[in-house]
Amino acid sequence: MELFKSTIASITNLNEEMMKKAQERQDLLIKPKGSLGKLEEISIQLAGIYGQDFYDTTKKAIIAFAGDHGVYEEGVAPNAQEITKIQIPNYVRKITGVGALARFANADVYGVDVGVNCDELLPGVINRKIRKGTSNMAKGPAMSYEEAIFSIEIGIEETNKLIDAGYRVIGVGEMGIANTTPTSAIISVYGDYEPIEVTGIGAGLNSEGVIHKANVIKKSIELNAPDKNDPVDVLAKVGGFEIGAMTGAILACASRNIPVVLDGVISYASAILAIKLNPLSKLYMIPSHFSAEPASKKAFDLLELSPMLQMDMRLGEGSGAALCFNIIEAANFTYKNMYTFEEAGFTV
Ligand SMILES: Cc1cc2ncn([C@H]3O[C@H](COP(=O)(O)O)[C@@H](O)[C@H]3O)c2cc1C
Ligand SMILES: O=C(O)c1cccnc1
Repeated sequence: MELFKSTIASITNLNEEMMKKAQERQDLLIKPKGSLGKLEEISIQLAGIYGQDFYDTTKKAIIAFAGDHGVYEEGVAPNAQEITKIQIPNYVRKITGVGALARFANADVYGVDVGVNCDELLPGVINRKIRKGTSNMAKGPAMSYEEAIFSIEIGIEETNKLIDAGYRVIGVGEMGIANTTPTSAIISVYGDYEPIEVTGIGAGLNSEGVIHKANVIKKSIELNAPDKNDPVDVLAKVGGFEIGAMTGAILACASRNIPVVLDGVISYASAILAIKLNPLSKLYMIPSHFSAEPASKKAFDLLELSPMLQMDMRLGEGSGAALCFNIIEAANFTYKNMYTFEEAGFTV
């Protein structure tokens, strides 16, 4: 509880002076002002985050949290639950979507077990298991209030370790069969959306399956009555351990002046919770891509952020965040390496 509170309390505004400096430099570079669009915006945001007008973005990592879901037993996901435990070690081996994209971007991948339904230790994966999956939210709360706080604190601790190890850009990822169900529930609660409006195929449901999934979400929200004025209550009642841990990772980055790159729809749910816990955390977020899940539009309406890419991706894992690492580095590289009008000898 202490770490949770102190992390939330230590998030500050961005450094306005450095942002002004970065904006001034952008305006001197040989281009029409503003013509590099989001590349310029990112370079200025980074200056505000790091509190430096020149900074290094080369040391990058994805931190991916894995957990299982009791609501899986309701038939809301089309794949075997065992895929969670099989796939998370594969992230670290860099043979999955996020793994390959992280290799491509020269980034590292860390996997953290916060609640996978297995007894064995998973190779290469950090073991911070809370328990072997959440409870079925269609029958009661997914987890206790204390477990919800604990999941956030694990995210904070594991992310702080990466920041201590020198990572300067962190992307969040996840693995958890059925986790688009609690994701849609959280987005439904915060936007007062009908579950059917924010429920999609996840990892491959058919259209009947989507209707059933939305009904399960509706039932879970009605049964648990999460209090949207208390994000921890929402996480506890209709969330997931990896969703909480990603919320913690976002808060840790914000509290330590590190940019945090969002991924797909599951990370949007974590981002909503982080913003509800401290609105300043949003200033540290870099949204990567617009997930193909129908909840995306609604989630971005709530977040009031606009992602860089629309790639029709719906993988999760941290894949979109890893893909955007290159863009973030390009933002920094152009900002650093373009000449000013004066340096280029413009006379007109
Ligand atoms: C082989 C495989 C690899 C994945 N990697 C990410 N997910 C994605 O799908 C899951 C969410 O979708 P749903 O709610 O429909 O289960 C999460 O684990 C997410 O990371 C995967 C899913 C599968 C099947
Ligand atoms: O948007 C995502 O990240 C996503 C969508 C469906 C399934 N898994 C992840």
